[in-house]
Amino acid sequence: MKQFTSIHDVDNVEALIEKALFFKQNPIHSYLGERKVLGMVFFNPSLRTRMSTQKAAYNLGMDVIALNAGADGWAIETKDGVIMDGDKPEHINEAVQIMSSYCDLLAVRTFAGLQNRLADYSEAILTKFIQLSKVPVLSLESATLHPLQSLTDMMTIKELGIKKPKVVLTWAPHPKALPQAVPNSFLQWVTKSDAEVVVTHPEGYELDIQFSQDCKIEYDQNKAFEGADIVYAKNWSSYSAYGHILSTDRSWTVTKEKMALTNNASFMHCLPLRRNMIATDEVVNNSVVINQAGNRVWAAQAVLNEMLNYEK
Ligand SMILES: CCC[C@H](NC(=O)CCC(=O)O)C(=O)O
Ligand SMILES: NC(=O)OP(=O)(O)O
Repeated sequence: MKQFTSIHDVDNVEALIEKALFFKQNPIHSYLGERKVLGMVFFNPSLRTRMSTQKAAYNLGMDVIALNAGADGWAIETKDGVIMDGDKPEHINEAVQIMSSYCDLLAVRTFAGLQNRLADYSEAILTKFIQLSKVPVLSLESATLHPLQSLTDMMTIKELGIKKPKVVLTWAPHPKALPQAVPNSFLQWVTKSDAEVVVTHPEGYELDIQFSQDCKIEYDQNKAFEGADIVYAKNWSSYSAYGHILSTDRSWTVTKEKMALTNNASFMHCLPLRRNMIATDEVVNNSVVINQAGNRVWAAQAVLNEMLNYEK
């Protein structure tokens, strides 16, 4: 696997999920990564992605160098042709070439700016990393996708062992404008499985058709929840009114009463989760989100293993 930025970089999704499940049972399986360095660059905060990917690298014998651009690392100018007289001393052209000369694999988190849909959906910054890096690139969530989270989600769904599950992706209210990366990515992966997929959200929150084309859109959340085996909640800002919050309607918060409409569904969320906005305490406390977050290590380990094998 030369790069891991979306499902399209994966030759065999089922095999990758099985590999992640294998590593969960056999964490220290090989030192394939011995004497290799994983570089991780964060343009945005993280808890799970940073710690789980670092743990996964250690399980494979790798060393890790992590950098928070603009915090412990210089702020990085990502636009070309600008006069750099502002608050960004480092240009991405030098930064990526140099970082990739220090590392064997380069991972980057670069969220959507939510200002310019064309720039975000062209994945301008991730593309620059791929073009400039001398080593394979791994996405830690880009402007439009979060592949490590989606592989984790599919592994977690596999563990639930439900044949042809009804999976509902539900929008939920949030005080900030959030990217569409997690829902886009979840739909990209889950619609390739045997699941029946329904996405439910208020009008105006339709996701890019390239991700939602293979699922049913239901504007009535209660109707969507009927008979669901899995409820995956997430907030996202509007794609059509790009980056805008069109609703903070708390009637979309997932409650025990809504979960009672389902077929005893498992509640999933990528975290971090705004309690009593996305879902009530009771729903979160009786969910699978901790196992789901724990699976991030094994998903990352399966991907790093594939990328190191490619390198060999
Ligand atoms: C894995 C999720 C990362 C990110 N989440 C947030 O930015 C949440 C921030 C907040 O709740 O203030 C997102 O929605 O893409
Ligand atoms: N789910 C996820 O990616 O969490 P972090 O933003 O904490 O890495």
